[in-house]
Amino acid sequence: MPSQSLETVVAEIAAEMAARPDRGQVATYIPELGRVDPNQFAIAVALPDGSVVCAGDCATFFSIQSVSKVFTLTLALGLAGDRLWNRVGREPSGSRFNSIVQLEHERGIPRNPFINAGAIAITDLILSGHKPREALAEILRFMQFLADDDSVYIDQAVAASEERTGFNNRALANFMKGFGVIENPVEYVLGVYFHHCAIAMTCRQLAKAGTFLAHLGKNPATGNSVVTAERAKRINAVMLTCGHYDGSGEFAYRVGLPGKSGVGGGILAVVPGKASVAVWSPGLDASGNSHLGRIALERLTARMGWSIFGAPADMGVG
Ligand SMILES: NC(=O)CC[C@H](N)C(=O)O
Repeated sequence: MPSQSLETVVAEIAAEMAARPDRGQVATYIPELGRVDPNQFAIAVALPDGSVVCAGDCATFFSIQSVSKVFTLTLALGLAGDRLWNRVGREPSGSRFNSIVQLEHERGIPRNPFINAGAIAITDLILSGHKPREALAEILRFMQFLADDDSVYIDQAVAASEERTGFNNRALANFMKGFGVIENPVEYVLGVYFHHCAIAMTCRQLAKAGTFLAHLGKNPATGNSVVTAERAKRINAVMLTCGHYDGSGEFAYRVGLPGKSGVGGGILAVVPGKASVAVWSPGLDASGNSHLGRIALERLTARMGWSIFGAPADMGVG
C-alpha cells in the first residue's frame, strides 16, 4: 500500500512541477503550438469508480497531437482487425517521430502506428470508403464518447497551422503512396490526420478517455465496453514499446508504464488494473516528449508503486 494518499501525491507533484525552472521547449514547427505558455502543468488520474484526482491546469484545453494516435489505432483495429498489421508494423523505430529513413528500406511500411508515417497509414485505413469529413466526425465522436464529454473539440487554428507547414508529413504520405501503402488521395488523408492531431481536450477528459485501456477494454464506471481485453492488452504493449518514439526506452526505464506522448506536451499513461493518467506540460525534450510530463509520471509511479515492472511504493520520499 502506498504510504500517502493519491490526492496528496498528485498535489505535491503538481506543486513541484509548477516551481521547476527547466520547462523544455515548446514545439515551434507548428506555429500555433509555439504560442502556448510553457509555464503550465496539469495531472489527472482517472480511477475505476469514475472519480478523477486532478491538480494544476486540469481544466485547460490543449492540443493532444500524437496522443490521438492511440485512439485512431483503436478505431482502425475495430474496422480492419489484425489485417491492420499488414500495413503497419509494431516494432519500435528508434528514430524521430517524423523520420522517413526506414520507409525506403521497408517497402513503405511504417515501423509502428505511433510514428507519423504509421499514424498517417492508420488514418488512410479509417478513411476508406468515407468522405474526410465523415471520418473526422467519427474520430471526434469516439473521443467525446470515451471522455464522456461533448466539449472535446477540434482546434481549427492548430489544424490550419499544421496544414500550412506540414511539408514533412506530405513527404511521408507521398512516399507511402508511391509504395501503394496509402490508398486514398494524399491530401484527404492528411486533412483528416492534421485535424485529429488538433483535437483539444483537458487532462481530466484525456485521463477518462484512456480508462478502457487500464481495465481490460471496458470503462468500469460507465459499463461501456470499448474493445476486448485481448485488444486492450495489445494496444498497451504497442504504447509501451513505441509510444515515445526514440525516447520509448527511456520512458519505460524511468516511468514503467505504457504511455503515448504528443508534441502538444500531453502524455497518456496506463496503470493496468488501477488508473489512467494524463499529464500535460507544453515544453518538450529532445525526442519531442513532454519534459515535465515525463518527470511527473516518474514521480507518480515511484511514489505509488505503480510501475508495471514491480517496485513497491516509496515510503513518502518525493
Ligand atoms: N509527435 C507528435 O505529436 C506529432 C504530431 C504532429 N501533428 C505531426 O504530425 O508532426
